[in-house]
Amino acid sequence: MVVPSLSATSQSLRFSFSITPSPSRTLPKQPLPKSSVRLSRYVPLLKPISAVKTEVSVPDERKPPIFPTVGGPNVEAIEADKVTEAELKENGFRSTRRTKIVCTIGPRTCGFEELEALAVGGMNVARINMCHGTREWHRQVIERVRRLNAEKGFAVAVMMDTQGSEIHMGDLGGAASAKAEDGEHWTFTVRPFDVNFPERTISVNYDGFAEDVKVGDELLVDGGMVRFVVTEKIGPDVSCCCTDPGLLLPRANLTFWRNGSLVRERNAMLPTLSSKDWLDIDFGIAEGIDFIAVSFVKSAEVIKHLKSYIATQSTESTCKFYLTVMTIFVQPCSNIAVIAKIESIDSLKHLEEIISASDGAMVARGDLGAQIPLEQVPSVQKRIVELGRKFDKPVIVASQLLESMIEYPIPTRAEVADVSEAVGQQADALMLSGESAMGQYPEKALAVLRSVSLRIERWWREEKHRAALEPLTMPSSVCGGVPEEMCNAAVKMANKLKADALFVYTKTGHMASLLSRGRPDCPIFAFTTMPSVRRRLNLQWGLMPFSLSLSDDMESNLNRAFSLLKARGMINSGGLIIVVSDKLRSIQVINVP
Ligand SMILES: Nc1ncnc2c1ncn2[C@@H]1O[C@H](COP(=O)(O)OP(=O)(O)OP(=O)(O)O)[C@@H](O)[C@H]1O
Ligand SMILES: CC(=O)C(=O)O
Ligand SMILES: [K+]
Ligand SMILES: [Mg+2]
Repeated sequence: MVVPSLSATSQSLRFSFSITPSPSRTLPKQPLPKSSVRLSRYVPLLKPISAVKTEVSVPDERKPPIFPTVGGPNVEAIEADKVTEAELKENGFRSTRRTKIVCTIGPRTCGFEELEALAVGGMNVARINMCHGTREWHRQVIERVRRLNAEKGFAVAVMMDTQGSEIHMGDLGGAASAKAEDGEHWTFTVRPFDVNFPERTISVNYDGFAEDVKVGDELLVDGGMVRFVVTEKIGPDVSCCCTDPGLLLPRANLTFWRNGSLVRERNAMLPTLSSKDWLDIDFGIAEGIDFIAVSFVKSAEVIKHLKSYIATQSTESTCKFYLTVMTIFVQPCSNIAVIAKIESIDSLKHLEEIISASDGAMVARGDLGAQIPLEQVPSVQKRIVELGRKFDKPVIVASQLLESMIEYPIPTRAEVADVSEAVGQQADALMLSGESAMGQYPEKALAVLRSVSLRIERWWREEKHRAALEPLTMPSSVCGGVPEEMCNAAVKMANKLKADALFVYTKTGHMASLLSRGRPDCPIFAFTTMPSVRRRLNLQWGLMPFSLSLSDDMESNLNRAFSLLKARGMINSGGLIIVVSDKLRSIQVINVP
């Protein structure tokens, strides 16, 4: 029985497990004492949260949990994801999907019914992209996702993606698209137009554009979907000849290249967060979103700056909020996680710093592929996924995973291989962009991500056992410490004992995240009191987050969790569970009574 790094200390390590082992999963033969594994140098207990009772009813999901009287199990007291619940009931523990899915919401999926179909199909996070649509439009989407969660028992998180201030085209004077033909002359200009756009004229958002480009430069729309060469500069206007024809879409990104290299001149000085982005961020905070994904991050500074801004904003609103409901317990203040989007060539120089400063990262392969040669994108993806594991931050692999499914009902073989690669790398999440925002088959695309994830995850586990492989090498973390060692040990135990699940009680999500970092063979049930923590954990690999009121008495918490989950048919008697508690510094091995 193994918890090497822990047993090395003088603290005793004993396992308690109660009741009958299931026939298929036998525990070590010698009888073990029925007492908890305690690694405690005594941790002072927090004020019993169950003592704080409130009858106040608050009209949204952000309300603090209302604790049931401790005693008889209360079937209403656990909130579980409906989809997970169904999966568990149908196929048991091993069948649950570990890789999470982010869906970009656009005109094709913004209705309540379409959102519900995505949630039923396995969407864990809904992404709204502030490059498109009005704030009112986004507000409606957020409201619908919240309603979906409240009415239908989902825990879909909301991610807001900032516009950023890289160079992009204007909105084509309202047209849905424009076709540029080979050899045609087009004008790119920084002149503002109100309504009357001259023919073949494109506005550009960056004032320094006409000064920065030179005759002979190549101008790439969306990383090369359409290509121009600069033929003449006349004041604010830049005249270009189309060399690779294609469809121009509103607000498409522009990059310019000189002698085969991306030009980073004064445009490299554009702020990562524009004034519009700050307004959007205020909007997001007010709407209670769960994640902010920052586009075109160049350094760790902007991430730190935004995180401290969010912390001050949320402290203010949290205090106001809790004063209003007259409760006194302290909750984590900054509930919004900041995701660093890696899509700028500048970010690659500071990857470690950026990822360790953030709460997660996104491999934004769309714009990244416009800033570095395409053949470098796969190795950068691999590196970011590894750094995420190292620093214990979730990583999302995004863009063009199933691009052809914008138009077709089945993916290409190459797309399936790409998705398999990301799942095999054990990235936390995969993301749909145009496929779900404006494609013709959003639900089918989601189903492909789900079935490929399930298949590849299972294949990996089987392969690992057949070849007795060690888990994918996990870079040692820079944080270390007791929680990390406990979680690493618990994962190892769970794998060796072929446990059905890991259980963790988590206030801020930290322990749950550390367990997920170990990528165990079994799913992780994470119990938290805070709906916002539950939604946030929904982005992380292998975590099944539940809302559950927690009392001070871990034994009673555990018994309550067992009764509630059994009552819902989500676990069965005899199942082998490894329970990790930060508060008690304990790892318990238990058979479900
Ligand atoms: N809210 C929206 N309203 C209208 N169209 C949208 C919306 N969100 C996304 N889309 C459409 O879906 C496409 C893909 O979405 P996506 O979020 O990947 O945008 P993008 O323009 O490629 O920018 P980014 O680099 O930030 O991802 C967009 O180009 C746009 O056509
Ligand atoms: C997602 C995103 O922003 C990109 O791929 O560019
Ligand atoms: K964006
Ligand atoms: Mg982008």
